[in-house]
Amino acid sequence: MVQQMNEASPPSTPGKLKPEKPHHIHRFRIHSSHSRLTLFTSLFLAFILLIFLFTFTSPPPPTTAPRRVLGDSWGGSQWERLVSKSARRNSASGHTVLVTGAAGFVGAHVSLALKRRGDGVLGIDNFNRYYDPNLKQARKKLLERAGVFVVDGDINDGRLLKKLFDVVPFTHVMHLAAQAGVRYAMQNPGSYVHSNIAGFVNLLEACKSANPQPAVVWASSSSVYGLNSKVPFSEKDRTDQPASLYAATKKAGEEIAHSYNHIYGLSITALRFFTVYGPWGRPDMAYFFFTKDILKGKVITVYESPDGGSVARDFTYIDDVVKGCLGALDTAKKSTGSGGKKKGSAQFRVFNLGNTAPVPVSELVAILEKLLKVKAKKKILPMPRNGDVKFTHANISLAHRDLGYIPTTDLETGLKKFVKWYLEFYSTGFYKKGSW
Ligand SMILES: O=C(O)[C@H]1O[C@H](OP(=O)(O)OP(=O)(O)OC[C@H]2O[C@@H](n3ccc(=O)[nH]c3=O)[C@H](O)[C@@H]2O)[C@H](O)[C@@H](O)[C@H]1O
Repeated sequence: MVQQMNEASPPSTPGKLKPEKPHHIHRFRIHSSHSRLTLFTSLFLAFILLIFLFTFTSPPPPTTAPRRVLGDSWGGSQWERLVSKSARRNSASGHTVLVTGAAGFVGAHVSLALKRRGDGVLGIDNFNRYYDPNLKQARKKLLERAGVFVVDGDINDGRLLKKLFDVVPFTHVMHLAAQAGVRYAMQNPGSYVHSNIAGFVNLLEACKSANPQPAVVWASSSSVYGLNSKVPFSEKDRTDQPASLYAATKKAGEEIAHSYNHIYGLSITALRFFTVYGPWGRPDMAYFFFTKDILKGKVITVYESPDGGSVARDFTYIDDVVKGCLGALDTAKKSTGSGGKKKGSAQFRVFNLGNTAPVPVSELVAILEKLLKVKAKKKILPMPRNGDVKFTHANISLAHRDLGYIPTTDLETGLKKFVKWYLEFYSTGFYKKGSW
């Protein structure tokens, strides 16, 4: 999958090295013990050189593990100035928000929306290679232009988080950094544990120790409903039957969040996102790679349920989700603890953020064909047992009541905006020229 995401990178150019001619070997003679010693020394040095080159020039593996071992890319007075400036709010009533995963899809949109209305925003992102890092860099550029600085770092780096909380008294943390994707969990389970569990705990540790403690709003997932068949999915429904490791780590996150709320008085709100899509989206999601493959004339695989019925999703447009995120931040009550000690009970909430209008995947493909004016080459296959669920459908009455959440974008309208962005970003050379 990662290779597929990185198709934009230029291919390597093999064939430039000429093979050595075998007759060189026959001409080579060892005449003395001195020359034998020289030969062994040279071979040993060449071996060390090869190990050095291999260690420091091979690309990092497709994982969310921290990439830096030789030193930190953060710190220093200039860096602290950038951090403080980015986190400075422009309105007296605004929040001061740390957005994790700020160079990600939802993270970039939420950061821009907060900045636009005058909140102070600081981003953090580890720029991992799960999908095309150039897209993340492009989002970062967009944020920089809006005045949002994105720290290049991992939420597993406790020293970095402590430093950020020392420099800025964040009132809120919008935690969107995660290892996403339902099916990739079978290929790289460790990356889900690293980001969604270890990273989350590390972040909550930093939040509980911070003074003041921030209120935390974070991205859970519709996937926690797993095999739940009662529709629409309500926050009260059972979530103890995850169908993927991704879902299990998000569910674990909800339980972990509860324990930090209970022990330390952290105010925590989980938002269960339902298949969020839109401009600047994630290339690992079906609507995104269907668009790419349809345009290339490649066959797309459309899943149907094992009984031959359609698979459907409550596709939710990014602008609607952003409004839900801002609503959650604005209604979050303060944490009650300080110095790592709870002073009283704190707010703990869970909300669905869906569109509450599921659409079959076959319909998604039909809309894309219409917008792209290209007939898709489809292969219909039964849904593999790799973590997918047949159907998602959000009951959003709680989010409507408490956050004022009302989704307003239907799938066709949202995909139209996505396709417009996609064509501008990739087809017109916008992406290739790096003009972002
Ligand atoms: O709501 C969530 O919590 C999750 O939403 C998203 O997961 P999903 O809803 O599974 O989205 P996505 O992969 O786009 O597949 C969409 C549909 O296309 C079908 N699908 C998929 C691939 C394929 O080749 N063919 C196909 O038919 C497939 O069967 C499915 O019905 C996020 O990726 C995830 O990170 C998480 O946030």
